[in-house]
Amino acid sequence: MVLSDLCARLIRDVPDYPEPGVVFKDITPLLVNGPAFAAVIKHLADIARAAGGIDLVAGMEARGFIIGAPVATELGIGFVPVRKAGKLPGVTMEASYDLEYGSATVELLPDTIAPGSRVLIVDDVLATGGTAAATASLIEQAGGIVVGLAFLLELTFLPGRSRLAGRPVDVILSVD
Ligand SMILES: O=P(O)(O)OC[C@H]1O[C@H](OP(=O)(O)OP(=O)(O)O)[C@H](O)[C@@H]1O
Ligand SMILES: Nc1ncnc2[nH]cnc12
Repeated sequence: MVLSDLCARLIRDVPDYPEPGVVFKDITPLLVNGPAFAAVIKHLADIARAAGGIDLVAGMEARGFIIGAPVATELGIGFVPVRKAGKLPGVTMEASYDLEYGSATVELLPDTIAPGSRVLIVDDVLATGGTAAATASLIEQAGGIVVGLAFLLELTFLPGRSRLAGRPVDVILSVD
């Protein structure tokens, strides 16, 4: 089966979660399906290989950790955790943003990214783009080069892609 079709079957719509009016895309059924999860990781790693010369994968807490860390392992490179506020020790860089439900702040330890490092950002969902744009901005402020962003799922009725300022974006599945 085509990977996008498999993902579509294994991502569950949860209406009115976490707040009324939001249709939450729950990736849990996909995560518990070993072959499907492995195929997603392999596909995202292949995107990185095609981009070439990636030094680091960055992923955003929490679902970006689930998807991004195995992609880094598959590529044999390091993983940079971008965490929600207050979780990283020491001096951090931070960026705040709004998303479909509420607002958040993400943080990065700047010394995790050597100047000039080529970084692929990986997350499960691209929705408003707030999380991804904040993450890209932090990585670039830290001296990294955002080579691209790769997502399992894009919600195309939201303006996420347009907030990423022309950086290359790959997705496995788009839904409208
Ligand atoms: O494009 P956006 O509108 O920014 O939305 C996408 C983000 O929302 C979700 O994370 P969430 O903040 O819900 O945290 P979680 O991963 O801990 O569930 C998702 O994992 C993305 O990181
Ligand atoms: N509708 C949605 N479903 C799952 N994750 C999300 N992150 C932002 N919007 C989301």
